[in-house]
Amino acid sequence: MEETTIFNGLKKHFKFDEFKSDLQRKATVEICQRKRDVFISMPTGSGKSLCYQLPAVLHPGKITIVFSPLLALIKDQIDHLTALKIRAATINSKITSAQRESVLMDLKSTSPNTRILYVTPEQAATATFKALYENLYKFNKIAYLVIDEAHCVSEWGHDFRPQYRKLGDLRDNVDVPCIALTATANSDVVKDIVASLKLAPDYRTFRTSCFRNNLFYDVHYPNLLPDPYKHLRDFVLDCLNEKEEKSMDKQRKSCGIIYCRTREQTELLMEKLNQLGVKALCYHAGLKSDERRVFQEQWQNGDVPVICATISFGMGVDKSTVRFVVHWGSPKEPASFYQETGRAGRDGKPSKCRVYYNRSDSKAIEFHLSQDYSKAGDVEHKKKRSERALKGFRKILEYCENPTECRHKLFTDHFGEPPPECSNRCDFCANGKKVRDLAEEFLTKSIQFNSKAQSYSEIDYSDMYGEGRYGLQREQSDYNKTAGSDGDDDDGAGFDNRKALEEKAKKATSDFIKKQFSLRRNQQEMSQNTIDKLISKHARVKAAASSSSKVKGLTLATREQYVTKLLEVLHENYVKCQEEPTLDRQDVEDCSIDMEYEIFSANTTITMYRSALAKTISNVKKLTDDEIVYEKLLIFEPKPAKHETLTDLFRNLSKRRQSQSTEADALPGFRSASELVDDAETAPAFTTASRLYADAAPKDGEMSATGKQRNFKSLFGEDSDDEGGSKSSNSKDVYSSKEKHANRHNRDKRSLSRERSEDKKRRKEEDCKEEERSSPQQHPSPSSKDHHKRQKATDVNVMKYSSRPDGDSRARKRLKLKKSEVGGLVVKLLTPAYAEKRFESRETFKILARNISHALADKDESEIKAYVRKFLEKNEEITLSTAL
Ligand SMILES: Nc1ncnc2c1ncn2[C@@H]1O[C@H](COP(=O)(O)OP(=O)(O)OP(=O)(O)O)[C@@H](O)[C@H]1O
Repeated sequence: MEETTIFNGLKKHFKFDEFKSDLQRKATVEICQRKRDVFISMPTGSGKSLCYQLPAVLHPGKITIVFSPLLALIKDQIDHLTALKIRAATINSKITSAQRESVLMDLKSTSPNTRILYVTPEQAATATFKALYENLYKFNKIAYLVIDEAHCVSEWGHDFRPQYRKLGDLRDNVDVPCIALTATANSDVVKDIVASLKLAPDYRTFRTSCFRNNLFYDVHYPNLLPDPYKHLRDFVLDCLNEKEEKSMDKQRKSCGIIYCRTREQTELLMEKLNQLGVKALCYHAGLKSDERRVFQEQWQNGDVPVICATISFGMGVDKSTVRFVVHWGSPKEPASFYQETGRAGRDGKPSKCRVYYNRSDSKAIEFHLSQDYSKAGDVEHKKKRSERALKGFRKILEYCENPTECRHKLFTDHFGEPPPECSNRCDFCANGKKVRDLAEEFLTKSIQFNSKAQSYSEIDYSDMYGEGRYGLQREQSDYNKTAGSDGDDDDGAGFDNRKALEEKAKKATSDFIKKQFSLRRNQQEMSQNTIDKLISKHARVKAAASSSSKVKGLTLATREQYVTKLLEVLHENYVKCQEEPTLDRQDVEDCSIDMEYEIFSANTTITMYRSALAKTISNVKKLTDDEIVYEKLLIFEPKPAKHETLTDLFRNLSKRRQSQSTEADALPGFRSASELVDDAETAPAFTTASRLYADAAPKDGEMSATGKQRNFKSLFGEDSDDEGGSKSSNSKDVYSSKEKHANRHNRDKRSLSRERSEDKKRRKEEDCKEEERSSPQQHPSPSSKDHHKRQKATDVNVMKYSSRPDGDSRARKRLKLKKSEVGGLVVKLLTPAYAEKRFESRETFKILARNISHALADKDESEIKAYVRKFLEKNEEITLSTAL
């Protein structure tokens, strides 16, 4: 056939002045010759359909049979061709029997008018079709056999749509050119398609790079965003450019698709976007078919610009003004990701493809896919398919979690093409460092702050990707059912034996549940190499690099998660049980790191490691229930700052302030350290009894030499630089000395706390014994829960009781204070008087406090209080001689 004939046909039938690309032209010309089989792999939106539609029209009297996966797709194509006055038909039961008869009559006539007949692979297996096919071939009326979306042969043909793979049988002993079209096939899939469709060895391939230079790809992480929904809203509004397009015809206005993993997500996002002022609809298999149709039409017509959908939406959607495609959650694998994002910018204008990536979701999907792999057993093709799916998904994980190269390279690699010339058409090429930093921050946060490793059994897989393959199958089935089509084909072959597939799906689910527990551990450790590599940079654990070499199978991520878990329980323990906390969260974290390391060092197998940690965690929890501070926290020495960064500086300063203010809060008349910094005119900053007794008062400097701070310092009884001259110190020295001071101060408090905690334990034991003595029959088992409850209640009563001055000996005994506690109490009681400037000097205050403490060392709290009160009542002004 002459090229001019073809060119004229393009103008006449399709109203195009030229081919969309040279490749489209070449492929069309080759197909028109009807000499060879043809394989076309061109990007989405590149105009593949025309490559067979134009040749079909240019062979009058012959029919082109097109196998297409979905009835929706078929309907779109027929509508499109009908609008161009090209006769196209289908024979599914969606049409009336009269229409059907008319189609069949035409097809069987000597010179049929129908140019293109669309069928699904399942229809192709029916007796009706087979008879028709034989008849058409017998009378040399078949121009081409076309397999649209040919990747389905490989992706679906192996499993739930086996009829796809049987299409090759139609070619046995039949000399008709076969055209296979796809946008998404890598070399493995191509091989599979070629073999399955039995393409002749001399078949011709027309292939262009899959690189779409009008699409901008990027990834965002909701867990790093203050409000992910608002972020999405802003992105959508930016893409829609509504202001500029206000007066535009609605069909030509910008629009977008948001792909979600589950039906619930589609509805939730629709709701959120509407609340945030963006008109949106949803689309998923759970909607009635009428609703789905109406929603799709509203979106297609431009009435509503955004559609939130499961991945079932879009095959065959040919809307050229899609300005963005968002994946809310991870895409499934490169090919479908490419296909889905390929719906953007089909008019060639710049458009955006964004993933909002969430790690917990993706781990669940990875787990789910790996189940498929495990379940495939020895069935080779299933194994291969599930392996491919898993591999594909891991590429997506890398894409999202570990960006190291151009985003478009995901696709060019997948389809076996050389790297594209991106020219900043993705976030990585635009600013690689920023992207890498963000990904690292995301990963670190996800791992460290997500210790509650989600049990995958809790995840509802039934809705994964709109229910995965089964969901897609059901959507198709549903569509067919409501449309009354293939499934009800008069030959009864139906849509691939729906019932059997439903059974299969049910069985698969139950197998999955049974197996998951035994497999879970392996799965949790999957793809950890990548994760480990990434987080090792940010790892908190000690000896991070030797994690798996020291304990086989132990990953860095697992260790990090244990540290987080330990931190969680220890922090709770400390906050709940420590009355006067001196450690801050960072200290507790450091303590968790030490504890984990101790266990890591002491255990050689992962089982031992896990069980030691589980035991420790459970111990801590138990102590928390008993309101006892975990011992390691009491003896924990806060670590000096590794680097003297400003953050460390503030952290330690605020820690000191916190500990001082904690104490001050407990002491009436005391002001917090931070208040003192702000206004040092008022109170003394004696902080602990032991400091009071420390004759060699610490000679700390302060962070800066402001007047207020100097005053504050002098109140601490420090021989400050100001007093001794005007020695200036650099901030580093000041900081270390201050650190030392803080550490000593904290140590004092810790020893006090330790004593208190031990006291508490002792009291509990005594209490327990005493109660047992008094009514042993009432406490059958000291370890029973009831007993613990009673014990707690008793403690509370004792505390209440002990605050009364006339408490009995038992309560009084418990109120007896340690030496250091006596000192603290005396300081606390004297402080208001000091603040009122009733003491002759600071020295007088110290001497008096020391003397009273010594004198009342064996007295209980109420006696000390009474004594100090009386002393202060008697002595309005306290001089050195009074104190002595
Ligand atoms: N020669 C041409 N000139 C202008 N527009 C064209 C030409 N050929 C096809 N188109 C238009 O390009 C758009 C995409 O075409 P088509 O749907 O065939 O793409 P495709 O490659 O099959 O995409 P997909 O793989 O997503 O189905 C359609 O709107 C079609 O009308």
